[in-house]
Amino acid sequence: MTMKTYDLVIRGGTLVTVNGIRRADVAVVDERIVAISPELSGGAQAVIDAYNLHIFPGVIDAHVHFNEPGRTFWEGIASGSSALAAGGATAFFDMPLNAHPPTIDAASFAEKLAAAEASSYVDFGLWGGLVPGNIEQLDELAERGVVGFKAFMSNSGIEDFQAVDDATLYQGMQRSAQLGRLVAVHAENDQLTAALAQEARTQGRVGVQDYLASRPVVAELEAIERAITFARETGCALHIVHVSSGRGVRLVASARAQGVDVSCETCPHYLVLTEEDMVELGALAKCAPPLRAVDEQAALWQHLFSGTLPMVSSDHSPAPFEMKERPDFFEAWGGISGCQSLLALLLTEGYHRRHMPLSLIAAATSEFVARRFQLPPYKGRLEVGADADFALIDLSATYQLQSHDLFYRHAHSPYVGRDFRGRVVRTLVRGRTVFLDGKIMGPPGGHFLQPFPLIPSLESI
Ligand SMILES: NC(=O)NC(NC(N)=O)C(=O)[O-]
Ligand SMILES: [Zn+2]
Ligand SMILES: [Zn+2]
Repeated sequence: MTMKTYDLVIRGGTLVTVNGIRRADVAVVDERIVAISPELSGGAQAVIDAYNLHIFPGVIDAHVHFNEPGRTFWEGIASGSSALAAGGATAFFDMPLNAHPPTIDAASFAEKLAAAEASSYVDFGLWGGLVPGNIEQLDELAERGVVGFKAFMSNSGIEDFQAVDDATLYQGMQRSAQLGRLVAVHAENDQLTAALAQEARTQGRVGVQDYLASRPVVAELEAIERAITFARETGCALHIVHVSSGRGVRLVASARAQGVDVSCETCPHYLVLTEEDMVELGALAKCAPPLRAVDEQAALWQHLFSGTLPMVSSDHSPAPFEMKERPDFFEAWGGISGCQSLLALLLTEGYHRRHMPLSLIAAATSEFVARRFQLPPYKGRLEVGADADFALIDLSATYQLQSHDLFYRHAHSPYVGRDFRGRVVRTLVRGRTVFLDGKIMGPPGGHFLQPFPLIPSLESI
């Protein structure tokens, strides 16, 4: 009788799944999980001792800006995906901006895909853009496997990625519904925020508080409602990115309860920082929508606990630090560097501080993401048949984040100097270790992920 030989066995870890946690060995053959059992017998070419570790499904970060091609000096896929691997992520979806060219047609998609295939350490999906003038190009993007189409309802801060007007959003959603792809929106009312910003700046009021006052919660609420109205009418699946307020989440939840196909995400910065942190940290913590007051933050945690807020993504939007040093706060780059800390923040502030169940953290960072964006059924799960994508976590390890821990091209983040509890020890993508004990393990070998089932190619119809 021949003993079974596995490529890899991870022994004794505590598995964190959406259905609860349990201790088990995990066996891997050909990049997939082939057995999960308390005591696996059989040989293995490699064994990882995980007796004191928790095994999470690898984080799938649905919202990052790696800015390649074209603005690689802001981040780049090699450094961005390294930071993700160090943070326990095994896949990401890159936004269509701030790469140059932005990902808005077949040619720019091909450039982005080639760049990611050449240098990503983890698996990846790609968002296409919906901008004024590119509705004719949505078909070719869908055919090439974009996750969906991202639109800005307010100024993106990037010249070559214009905000949608209502007609573009409406018609783009009509087309997306036909293509079976969802539309994701940055939801802030542009007229309102632009006018308030303009008024403040002409009066010379250009500080942090003035920026905060120019982007009130109502700007987010109105845009979310408008996007939902269009989604209801067109039958398009809708995703609201980076919701900053509890009231915003409530709008999404009640539309969903009425049958609208709409979901939302929030980001770690809305959960762990408030507008006071923006005043204190300055442009390091500048983002749009901006950080909010503590009551909105408390509401976000409640929604996360109850499941009405099902997803957390980083909205990692990095830039050279010089772009944040502006006397006029409106001119400083808006975007927070944070993808490396996504899981660690949820462990520290969610699990340890607020007793958030680990299963819920796995759902919000992996399982729900895979399901909502129709990844193949072997992604986002810790079960037999799934890809061997794992984050191995020492839940009790404590540390203070230092800038030299960061793999970002520009090693700044509002979380530097913060105390963490729960450390990523090792990250595996399809059974291959990509991060171990503070180091990235090459070479880059990320695979392109497309929504499933695939849209039939136009030629094949
Ligand atoms: N151009 C950007 O990267 N913008 C991003 N910036 C933020 N959120 O501050 C975003 O997602 O809107
Ligand atoms: Zn945005
Ligand atoms: Zn973003």
